[in-house]
Amino acid sequence: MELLCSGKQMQEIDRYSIQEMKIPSLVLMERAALAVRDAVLRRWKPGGRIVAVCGSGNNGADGLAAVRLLSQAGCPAEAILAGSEEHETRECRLQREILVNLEIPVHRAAGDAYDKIRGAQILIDAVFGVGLSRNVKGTYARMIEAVNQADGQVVSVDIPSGVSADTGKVLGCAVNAAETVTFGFRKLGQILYPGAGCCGKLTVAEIGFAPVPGTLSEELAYTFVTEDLDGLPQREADSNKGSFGKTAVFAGCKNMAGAAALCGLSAYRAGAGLVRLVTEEENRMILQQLVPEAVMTTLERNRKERIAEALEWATVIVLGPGLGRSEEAGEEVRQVLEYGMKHPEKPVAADADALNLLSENPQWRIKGSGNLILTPHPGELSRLLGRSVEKLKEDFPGAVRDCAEKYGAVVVGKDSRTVVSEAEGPVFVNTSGNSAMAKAGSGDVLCGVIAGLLARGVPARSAAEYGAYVHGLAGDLWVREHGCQGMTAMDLSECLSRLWF
Ligand SMILES: NC(=O)C1=CN([C@@H]2O[C@H](COP(=O)(O)OP(=O)(O)OC[C@H]3O[C@@H](n4cnc5c(N)ncnc54)[C@H](OP(=O)(O)O)[C@@H]3O)[C@@H](O)[C@H]2O)[C@@H](O)CC1
Ligand SMILES: Nc1ncnc2c1ncn2[C@@H]1O[C@H](COP(=O)(O)OP(=O)(O)O)[C@@H](O)[C@H]1O
Ligand SMILES: [K+]
Repeated sequence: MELLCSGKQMQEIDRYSIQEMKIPSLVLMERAALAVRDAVLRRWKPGGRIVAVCGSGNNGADGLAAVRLLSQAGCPAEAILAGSEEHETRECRLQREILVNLEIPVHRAAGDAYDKIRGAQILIDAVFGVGLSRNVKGTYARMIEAVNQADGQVVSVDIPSGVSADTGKVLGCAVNAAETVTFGFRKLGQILYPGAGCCGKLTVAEIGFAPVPGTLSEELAYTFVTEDLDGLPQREADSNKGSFGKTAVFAGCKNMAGAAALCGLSAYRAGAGLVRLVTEEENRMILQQLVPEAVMTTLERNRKERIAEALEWATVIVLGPGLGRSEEAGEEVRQVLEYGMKHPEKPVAADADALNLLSENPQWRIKGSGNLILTPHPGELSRLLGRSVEKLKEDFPGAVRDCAEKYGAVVVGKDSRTVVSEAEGPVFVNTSGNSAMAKAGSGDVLCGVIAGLLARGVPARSAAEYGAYVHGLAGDLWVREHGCQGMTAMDLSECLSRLWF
């Protein structure tokens, strides 16, 4: 597991290390600057000039210290001050004074500063770090634009200036870096888009922060690394299909068999022992061909009774893929959710049209008693929350958490970086996967993977997190072998069979 920080959490780790653990601020800063120096030296070619654009906070101070170290390493390096002296932090003033004492050039952000930026082989972006708190304007914005327009390679200190370390939002304008050297932990704003796209190659330098205090470490967001797959239950030798759950998939309205097939197959491929597709009679033939391993309940008559029987049979319930929004689908979703609320021992994963129907029917009081996972993409999340997609993308983890609070569920907010949250506690941010997965049907596969993990006995929250992670790994496996255009959702599902999890 890798911990991820917001900007404020990182500032708290700084404060704790310096004020409570008494690690000198300048020691941390020197190690940060050394890491930046090394990154720049790997790119620098003799004859090229290095220009650092520095703000007046400690990010700027890091940039000034890096200029000193590069100059001492024999490179022509100089600094441009984007901020004003009266706003300088103590460390920033000190680093500037050292440069002046050593007769290393320091310029104001005026006149020929822009020519210097244009002429640099390497630019060090040290305008703002994790302390950026509002939109960038004026000279700062002009400096950032000049850096982006220059031909030189940009190395950002800690985070590209202009990116919110909390949300990845671009606050007015932001640097597009070739490389970002960050300290201690990756920040949420470097993982979430658009910030993630501004970082270029992201390296994490260990600079000697104190261990995170327990109270704070429990609040930090996290992502998975490959070793975390060891946390999943192994398939016991002495088992049979009944050992791995009975998964009922309520999916596929008339002639919408694909979603049901992808979901059911993916549940098997994630380890489910027995899958029942509950669908319309019209889908029977095709589904028997696509998923011959599934048993089937069709709903041509006695709908309510047949749904009730399938619910009684199931230990895991999936609701929604390709279900449509008809009156019948509405009745079905209401019946299944009501049942789920009375049976918390049977987790319900609700996706797609089940989410749309849920947002259209606020009178269905589902909050509280059940064991519910909702898997909305941003459009569905927008409807569930009554908040525009644009607004919720400003703070995607916050929106996912709000949805979890509103519906009393584990929420899987699907996006290029899928976020899993409950009403309280830290969020999980998925870092596997790629844009080949931005295709119809990928979400049906995810829902199936989560169901398969639930059927193996993985608790709801973990099934949601591992589901997103494994789903992304399957997409990554495809792209490594075939490139990023040609994958279909069926290919994605097939890749699940080739992963160890
Ligand atoms: N020893 C340490 O502590 C270590 C710190 N480290 C480094 O410090 C960085 C954090 O430093 P930081 O906290 O000083 O904040 P930073 O990102 O430099 O900028 C904030 C400044 O900008 C200002 N400001 C904000 N928004 C603005 C806007 N839109 N437009 C204009 N101004 C704006 C804000 O002022 P204010 O909001 O108070 O007006 C503040 O003065 C961190 O990323 C890492 O690089 C590492 O070396 C490790 C050791
Ligand atoms: N650019 C991307 N990078 C990583 N994952 C992506 C990307 N685009 C989509 N995905 C993943 O693909 C899935 C798409 O789900 P969804 O939008 O519900 O598709 P559908 O409804 O067509 O099945 C989600 O799990 C999402 O996280
Ligand atoms: K920066």
